[in-house]
Amino acid sequence: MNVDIGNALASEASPGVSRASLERLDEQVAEAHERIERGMENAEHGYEALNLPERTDPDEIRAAVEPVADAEALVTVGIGGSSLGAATIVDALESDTETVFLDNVDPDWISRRLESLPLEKTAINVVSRSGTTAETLANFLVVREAFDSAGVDWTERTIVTTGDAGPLCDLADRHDLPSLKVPDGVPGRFSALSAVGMVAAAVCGHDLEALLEGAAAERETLAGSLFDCPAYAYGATAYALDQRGAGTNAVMPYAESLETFAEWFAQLWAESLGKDELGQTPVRALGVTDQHSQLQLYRAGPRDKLVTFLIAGTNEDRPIPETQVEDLAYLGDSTLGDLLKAEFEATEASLAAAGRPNVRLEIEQIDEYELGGLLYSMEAACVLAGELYGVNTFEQPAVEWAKKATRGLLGGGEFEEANAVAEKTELRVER
Ligand SMILES: O=P(O)(O)OC[C@H]1O[C@H](O)[C@H](O)[C@@H](O)[C@@H]1O
Repeated sequence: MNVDIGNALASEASPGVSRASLERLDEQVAEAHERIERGMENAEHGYEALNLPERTDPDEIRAAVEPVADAEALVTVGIGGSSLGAATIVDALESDTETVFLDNVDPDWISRRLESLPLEKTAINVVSRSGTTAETLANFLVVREAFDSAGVDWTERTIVTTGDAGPLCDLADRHDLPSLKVPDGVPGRFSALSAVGMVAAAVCGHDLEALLEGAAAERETLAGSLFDCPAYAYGATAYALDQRGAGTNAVMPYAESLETFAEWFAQLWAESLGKDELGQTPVRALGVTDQHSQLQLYRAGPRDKLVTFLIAGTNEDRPIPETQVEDLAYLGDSTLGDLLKAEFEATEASLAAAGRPNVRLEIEQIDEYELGGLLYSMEAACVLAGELYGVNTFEQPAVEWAKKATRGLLGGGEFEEANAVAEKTELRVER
């Protein structure tokens, strides 16, 4: 991955960061890098995620999915970090396997998704690091029941990825299901390059080695200066921009297949950095679609945003057919790829001309190698940003509160958080 931070410089944008400030910040980057390397060396919680390119064993993952090698569809049951990494990988890459991610408990939606699947040719991928997440466990029970009702033995078609203990681990043991371990020390949102993200990739027939090799190549770029390391250049620039008022980071890939990447990034950035009243709010956008929806705000609204573009070489192009309509004739000389590129360049320039900070992330094409590198780089950028903010990047205590309240409401134990639901202040306006 390459990064271009030119349009985030104070000479070009407001807010922006001056070259001199970046050089001062680079001293903190050097210290943070030492801390990160130490954490990786000692396999400390969280930092261990950056060791995944060497730790993950593709053969083990392929062996676990062997029993479902005939699958025409894959339903992944997981949420947050146990779903978004896998979804990012399989949505980005071409495959004949139909993939469904059950990461919500909307009953209508779940029923429709299950009805559309050929269950006798469908594999189930259940993922939960803790093995206790209510949404995931509930959805798994619903999926099992659907298989039972269709007369398909779900125990023959299920792969479990979870921690060392917990209800999901017990269930896998009880039914002797093929199971893989969420690696120790790796929080869910940093686990895309482990079994958590790669079981789905394996079922879809993607090149697991290339994903890890791309990540390993980015690991080699981690260095004590943001000017030598694209991942750190991005993390440090986003942090510096936030410090100067860009509290929102709108991530805008220019590829339909990378839309899920923006969702994955949003969890990574929000859960890792959003603590101690600090953090930058990630916003999901998509080029070119959102040029016609959000761009007005980005260019002319409050100066509180960084726009992060992600561009990739297109794998396949398609000419725009010629037409006799005079005003449209110019399109006939171009391809859709040319149009996409021109729209990106025009949008980037339009923000720059209005002095709005933006950063460009570039990958060569959308394939396993580049994708592995992109995911790894963003994780490293996030870990660096966490060091600069001085927050605990690898915890998410604020998420636990609502989890406990939900459990209390459903009679899953005594949780005082559940009382807050009854104590809600109302000021209703009714029709
Ligand atoms: O993998 P699980 O334990 O099921 O957790 C799934 C997700 O749920 C939680 O609420 C956390 O905030 C996320 O970081 C996590 O990725």
